[in-house]
Amino acid sequence: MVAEFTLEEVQKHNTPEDAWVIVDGTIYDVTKFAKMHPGGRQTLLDYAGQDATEDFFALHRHEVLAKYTRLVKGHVVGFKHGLASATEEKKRFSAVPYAEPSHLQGMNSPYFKESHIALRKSLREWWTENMYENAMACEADGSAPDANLRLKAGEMGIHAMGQGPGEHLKYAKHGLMGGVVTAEEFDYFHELVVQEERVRLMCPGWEDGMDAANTIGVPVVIKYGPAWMKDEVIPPVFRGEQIVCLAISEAFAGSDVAALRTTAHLDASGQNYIVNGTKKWITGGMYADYFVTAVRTGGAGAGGISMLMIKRDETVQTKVIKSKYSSAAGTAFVTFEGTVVPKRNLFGNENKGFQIIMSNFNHERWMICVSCILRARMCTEETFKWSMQRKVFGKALAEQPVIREKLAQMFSGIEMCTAMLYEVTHQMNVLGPQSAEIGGRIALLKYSTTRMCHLVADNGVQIMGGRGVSQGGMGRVVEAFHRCYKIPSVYGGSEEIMADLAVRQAIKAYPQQARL
Ligand code: HEM
Repeated sequence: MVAEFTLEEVQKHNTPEDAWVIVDGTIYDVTKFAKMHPGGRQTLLDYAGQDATEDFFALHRHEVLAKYTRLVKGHVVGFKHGLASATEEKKRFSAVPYAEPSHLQGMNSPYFKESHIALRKSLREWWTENMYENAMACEADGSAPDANLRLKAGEMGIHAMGQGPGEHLKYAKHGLMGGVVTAEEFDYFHELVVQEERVRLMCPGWEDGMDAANTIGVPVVIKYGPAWMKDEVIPPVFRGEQIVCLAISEAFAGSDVAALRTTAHLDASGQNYIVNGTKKWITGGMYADYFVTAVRTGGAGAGGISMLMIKRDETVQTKVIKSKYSSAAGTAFVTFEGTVVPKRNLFGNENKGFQIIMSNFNHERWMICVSCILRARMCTEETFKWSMQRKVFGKALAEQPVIREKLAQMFSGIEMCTAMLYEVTHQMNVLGPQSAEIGGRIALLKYSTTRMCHLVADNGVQIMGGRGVSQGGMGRVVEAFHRCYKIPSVYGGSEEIMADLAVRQAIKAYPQQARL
């Protein structure tokens, strides 16, 4: 039973030797804590014996309260709390306008059925309960995500669902989120939900380190791997025991994939390839057991490229690349020195790897868009909340027309990209993700998404002010988004390449007879 005190009783604890403060109806004894208070001892003691709710929320995220439950003395008699605990709040669908897509805020959608919403609900609860603490800790210090959590995610079928619909879901032995959705009904909107809920903690480095490598590496195994490889590699990956990364870019070749230099030549027996070369910016490469690697087996250009499955051994070295986001991502520089790879590890035919790389890109780019739009939505929600609660010149920021215009740009940006994303996802359900017809549309989606993220991140920081550029505290989400939003505009095909690809495809499909 929690103790209850009247306001008059609290007011008596108003000295440095005996200081209580009220926040949202809960009474905190801050006598000992005051000297450790990051905002200063006197700042806190100035509120001894008083209700500090309004000023507290102007300066702290409400998560702070969850960390300091040890200071709780009791509650104010008859007070109705305005806030759920920070953890409970994270599990719920937000009622803040535009913080969720419209179908989660009472509007109709032709795309989402009950199973999509039930899946989202269970994933949101699961990630919050299991992953939040590890994500926050690793994101801050750059350490590897807890491998046990990857196993736990495996038990829920999360790694399998991250590969979208298909036969491979049979490898998820314990079902999908304990049976919330069946393999038969699982479609690309279910996968969209999985990819969105995966990145809601706004710990981009940790999120990539936890599962992004598999999400882009395993599709090649599913689509082009021989039967033995599927049976050997997919089950441990889906259980969360092993990681497959995608190793394409090099210091010598980024968007110009055809320029890559890593070589693979058959040895004298004709049974093994010998691989030599380097790969750069390989997501999750630090943790990978397998590298789905683009190699040069033939002459110059796109026609000389093959794809090989390379198992890590002592001839494969990985070194962490420090980038804008946390090293928890495990982004690696990879070196192959005389690595022996059995010929049966070849995907498809020799010198036909370029087509595999290109067809794999559709799904990867779509997935990048899903996570970017979701993060932009979170940045917008945070900025909107701040605009409503932060008072400057005697009124809330949102009362300033200039701020409202920036918010309008953010709302419309995320809604436009979401609408485009849903249209593309619907086409993926109908035509399949690899279909050439939607390649141009996915490229346009990626181009629009990363441009929109630029606008949202910029407006978010302008509105959050100093907090938008300080790590941790009130601006945590906006700062993390602003620090990392640029990365996806480079990987998976740069903005310029996306724009060019989309227009070239449109030109290709242009009817010869069309005239003004
Ligand atoms: C239960 C009571 C309180 C606790 C547990 C607490 C805890 C904290 C913590 C952990 C921080 C670090 C920044 C963050 O994580 O957000 C902080 C910062 C701060 N706190 Fe408190 N605080 C309390 C009450 C207050 C009150 C009543 C005030 C006065 C209005 C206050 C003023 C500040 C200020 C000015 C900062 C620095 C904010 C910044 O750098 O932007 N705190 N507090």
